[in-house]
Amino acid sequence: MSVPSATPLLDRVKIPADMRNLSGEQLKQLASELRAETIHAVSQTGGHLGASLGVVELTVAIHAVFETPRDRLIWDVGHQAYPHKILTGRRDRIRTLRQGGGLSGFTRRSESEYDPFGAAHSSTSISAGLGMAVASELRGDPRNVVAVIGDGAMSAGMAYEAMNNAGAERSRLIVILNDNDMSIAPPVGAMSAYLSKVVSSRPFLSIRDMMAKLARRFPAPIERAAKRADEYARGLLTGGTLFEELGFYYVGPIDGHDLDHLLPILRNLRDTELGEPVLLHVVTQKGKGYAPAEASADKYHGVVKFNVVTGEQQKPPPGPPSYTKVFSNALIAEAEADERIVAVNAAMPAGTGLDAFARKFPKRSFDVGIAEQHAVTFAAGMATEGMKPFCAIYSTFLQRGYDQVVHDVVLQSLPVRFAMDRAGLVGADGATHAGSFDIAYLGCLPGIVLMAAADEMELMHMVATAAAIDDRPSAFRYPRGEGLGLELPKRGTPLEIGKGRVLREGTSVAILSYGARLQECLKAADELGARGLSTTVADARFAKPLDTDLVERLAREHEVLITIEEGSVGGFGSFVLQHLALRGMLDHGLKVRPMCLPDRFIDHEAPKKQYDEAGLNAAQIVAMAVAALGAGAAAQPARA
Ligand SMILES: Cc1ncc(C[n+]2csc(CCOP(=O)(O)OP(=O)(O)O)c2C)c(N)n1
Ligand SMILES: CC(=O)[C@@H](O)[C@H](O)COP(=O)(O)O
Ligand SMILES: [Mg+2]
Repeated sequence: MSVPSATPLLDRVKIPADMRNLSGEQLKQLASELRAETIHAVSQTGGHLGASLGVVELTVAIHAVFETPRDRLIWDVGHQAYPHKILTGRRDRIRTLRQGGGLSGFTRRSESEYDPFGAAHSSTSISAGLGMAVASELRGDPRNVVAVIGDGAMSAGMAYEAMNNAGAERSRLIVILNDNDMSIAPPVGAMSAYLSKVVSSRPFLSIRDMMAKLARRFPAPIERAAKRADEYARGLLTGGTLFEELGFYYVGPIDGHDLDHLLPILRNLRDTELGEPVLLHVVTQKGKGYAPAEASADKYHGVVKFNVVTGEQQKPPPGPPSYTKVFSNALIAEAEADERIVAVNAAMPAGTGLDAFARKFPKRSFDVGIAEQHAVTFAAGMATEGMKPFCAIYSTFLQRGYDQVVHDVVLQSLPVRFAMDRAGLVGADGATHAGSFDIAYLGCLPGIVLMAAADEMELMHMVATAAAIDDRPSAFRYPRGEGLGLELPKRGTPLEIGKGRVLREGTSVAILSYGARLQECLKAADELGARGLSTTVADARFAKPLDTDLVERLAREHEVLITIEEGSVGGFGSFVLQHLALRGMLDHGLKVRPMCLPDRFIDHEAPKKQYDEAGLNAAQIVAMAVAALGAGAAAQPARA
């Protein structure tokens, strides 16, 4: 006898159209089943559970009321879109989430017609939604556009740029503010305080509805007056004034888990021509409906596989300290010795390791919210007053503050130190989070010092080096994950600026590594040596200023020079090639092979497999060297 399904209603919903004839009670049941399925799936895959649990009812309500995919639904960041994926034809693949060849952990255009916009970097949904709304009006094909944005994502400047424009465009756009009073950590900033005030006020749908009815029945002049009265009434009682002043019709705050409220309000918004964009403020709970998540400080924002019954995560046995931990400890050691050292992060205190710094130096640590542009220029401002700011922002998120790096920091030669964690490929978060471009996007800037740590000892020295650089900006990059397990001093030793180091001397092949591929280079050198191909291995340490003496020596003394980096085209290898070319050292037969990430995006996968795909592991270094040496070398037997 077959076991009855635990999700009988969800089993009937392949796509949202299948749920649009369900009753309110059935939709509540569907939400309950969807939550259970989300918990069960993520227990097997790991991922961003908390945010997804917070929007289960909202996801059901939006897809029940709006004609998705014709009506557009955009999820800001997209980390909360697992229920959305389950309801939109991807339930059968949800257990491939964030794995090689499987579903992305964020929304993605190429994955589904129900994902009209890719996300992962936050605060883009209102801009994209406005673009879609305006385009559909221009094409004479108006449709509903719904952008769901979190309170954390609402702390980024881009969200205000978009709302400011949307208010002016007066397009048909529905922004749903998913306010769970959480970012990754508890939220920071005045916007968070503002929303808390708003949420604590009395929801007053009845008063506002009465005003709206009054407004609709009066002739225009009076209607406008009534409308203004309505806006002020709402502003007084709920604080929606900020959004009203930006040109939005503010509705809320309402309970984002109550389908009895969500469904009629969304239907009203769908059916009412307000002549202005709408901001629906819903209050939700991150981790809702799963006790271990609700009880956790981070609401299970990002989890590994876990036991559904106990919530216990299946974390791997503790290995060597992570690069993040080493950075944090190194910065604390520097800050103990120099009170001018301050630390800035953008809503990523734990991810950057600055939570430990903040516990030690609460007055010298600044979490500015999801506001990388502001973080950079805020740090620049502090540098002008003699502070020594370390701006800890993942390589990929620093892209958000690039002009601030160029215009506010480097052009003024201000001594801001950039600690770029998650350099290179990052595994399950995939292409949106890879730290692929910082060597290229910073390496073209005059005067900045650029470093890449080959291991955790090097990282400590680079923190010390950056701390000592007071006359210009500096940046150092390091990968996601654990170090090698090296014995570490309490504090690093400043390096000689612009000088690399040679780890092995050879005569035929030179491998010049920049960053954490060094271990693969040493393995490759062993293999090449076993084939009778004497190999030098050097660690450049600096991409700027380049150790030109070292580069020229390697070029002079070897037949093949390989450079390797965990970065895109246009990075370290380019700087070496440019120098050698200008010195005429490419004119006499030197074979140079710059190994870097391929000129395409690399999808989510285990990091080792990502680097296999990128062609940057030991075997591929060996193959590159042998191919460059030509037929003679290839004849050598591989090591038994
Ligand atoms: C530009 C950018 N900076 C940082 C992050 C890292 N990040 C991912 S989710 C998140 C918190 C988002 O908070 P919120 O919008 O409130 O969503 P919730 O997780 O609460 O649902 C952060 C900071 C990011 N995705 N994009
Ligand atoms: C959704 C988001 O952008 C962050 O949660 C990110 O996934 C964190 O990455 P790490 O896990 O590398 O800290
Ligand atoms: Mg939030």
